[in-house]
Amino acid sequence: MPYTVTPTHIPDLLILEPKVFGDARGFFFESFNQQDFNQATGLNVQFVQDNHSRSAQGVLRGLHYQLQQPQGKLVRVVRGAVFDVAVDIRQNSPTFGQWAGVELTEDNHKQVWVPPGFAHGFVVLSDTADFLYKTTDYYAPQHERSIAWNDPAIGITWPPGLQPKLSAKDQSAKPLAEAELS
Ligand SMILES: Cc1cn([C@H]2C[C@H](O)[C@@H](COP(=O)(O)OP(=O)(O)O[C@H]3O[C@@H](C)C(=O)[C@@H](O)[C@H]3O)O2)c(=O)[nH]c1=O
Repeated sequence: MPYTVTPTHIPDLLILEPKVFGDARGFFFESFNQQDFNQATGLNVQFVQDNHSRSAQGVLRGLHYQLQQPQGKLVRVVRGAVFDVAVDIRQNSPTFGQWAGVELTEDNHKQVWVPPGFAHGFVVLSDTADFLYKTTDYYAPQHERSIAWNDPAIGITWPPGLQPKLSAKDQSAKPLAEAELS
């Protein structure tokens, strides 16, 4: 199986590690293979958009979700390192309000499957980070919402001493208790 899948404590939120072939030239790996992804996850999703963002150290993007057209995301880092976080905001979920975080780096090649219905964000740990992700639905700015990264009710353990650089939108994000969820 070309992907090793590690479940998190939140059902459906998965960490995937592709098989990496290293040799004297460097490395090669299949960063996405639909058939292997389906087999490894038991899912049958179609990705419709690929995104690439670059951010400086301390930039925190999130926690984002779309009210309608919720996006499943397959996320990874190709340059630098980030701490990536997903929060279960599926209203009927037994793990509603819980979060999980994983460090994604250019060297560990880890990917996270963030299912639709989660809020997602990350903070950049390295000088710069290039963050790539596939989404199962299209960007819909009218449905986009942001939850506050530091909502104490969620209680994410961000890297110590973090003073994040946020977009204006993320600075005015609401806590989960005040967020529109449907
Ligand atoms: C996300 C996105 C943004 N944009 C545009 C809108 C805006 O002018 C510019 C920057 O957008 P944002 O500030 O929303 O970008 P950003 O803060 O990077 O938003 C992203 O954050 C991470 C954590 C996610 O999980 C993503 O789903 C997405 O919400 O890019 C698109 O055209 N398509 C897209 O899919």
